[in-house]
Amino acid sequence: MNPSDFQLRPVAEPDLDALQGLAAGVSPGIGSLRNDRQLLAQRIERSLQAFATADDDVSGEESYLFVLEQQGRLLGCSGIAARAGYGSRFYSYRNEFVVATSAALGLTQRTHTLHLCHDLTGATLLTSFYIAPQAPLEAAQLLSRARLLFLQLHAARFSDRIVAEFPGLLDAQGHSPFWDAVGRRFFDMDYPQAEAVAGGRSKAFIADLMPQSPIYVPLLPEAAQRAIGQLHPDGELPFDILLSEGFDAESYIDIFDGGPTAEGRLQALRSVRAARPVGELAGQACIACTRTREGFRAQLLAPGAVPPNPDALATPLNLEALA
Ligand SMILES: NC(=[NH2+])NCCC[C@H](N)C(=O)O
Repeated sequence: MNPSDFQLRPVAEPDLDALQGLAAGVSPGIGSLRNDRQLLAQRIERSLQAFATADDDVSGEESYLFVLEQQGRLLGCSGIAARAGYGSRFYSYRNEFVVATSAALGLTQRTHTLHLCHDLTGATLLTSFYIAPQAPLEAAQLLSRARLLFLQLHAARFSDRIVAEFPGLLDAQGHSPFWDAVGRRFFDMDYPQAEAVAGGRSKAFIADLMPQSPIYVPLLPEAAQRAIGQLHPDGELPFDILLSEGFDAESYIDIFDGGPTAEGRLQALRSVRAARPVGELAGQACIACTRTREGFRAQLLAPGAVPPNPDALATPLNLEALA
């Protein structure tokens, strides 16, 4: 593998066929990339608009989509939504622990509860991560982390709070134990159907139909309890990349499938803290990107490689190697 073969850039109109090819590889109910040609064409359109919008004109509605290519072949994509739940609300369950004490019995009970909340509304959302299974790990790093450099370079357009939702555990039949115990009681539909209705976007029907009072976790069936905060195997790679950046996944879960939601502060992320002008990182493998917005490009540089663009911003590929 030649690291410089991998290039990340904003999605463009001619990518539609290849993008649909990628979306066909995504298991149903996983992630925010859907195999729907019309939706994908709209996403490309929205992304072109987002990259073209001047700093003074951003609203928070912008949704950016990047693609990773290897010598002209599309290998993956990843996205950023400037503000989660733009124009409406963004829903999550927040983990809270209620402590009850009985002096008479000498007992203290700590009970896990889930609270429907809008805490993450307005945060910047990392979306649509998908990479072909045969792609090397470094390519996945480039695909996920170049977004963080983009956020850093154009920070005024984004929130300082960065969030990503990950798919929850499904059983062998594709049923979500968490959905079956919670959402299904109120929506009266199967998990895949609910996903299709939600279309990966906030919908008022969530507020209309979900129960507003906290859920006491011990009252849920065992399988649903076990699924809380559990990751679907398809989410492992992108989840691990964000956790090593310093994202935290303790506080929030997905309201449908109970999957973990990761959150972090941009300035505290390791790639961001380690970012330098490319010249200062010449001795090590790194992820380097242009400072431009519309013509954004990012790539991997081998140790000692001559950066094609001396003005690039770079971050070490292997954060463990950081002094
Ligand atoms: N797996 C899912 N689609 N869950 C629904 C996510 C909803 C999202 N947090 C929102 O409020 O828009």
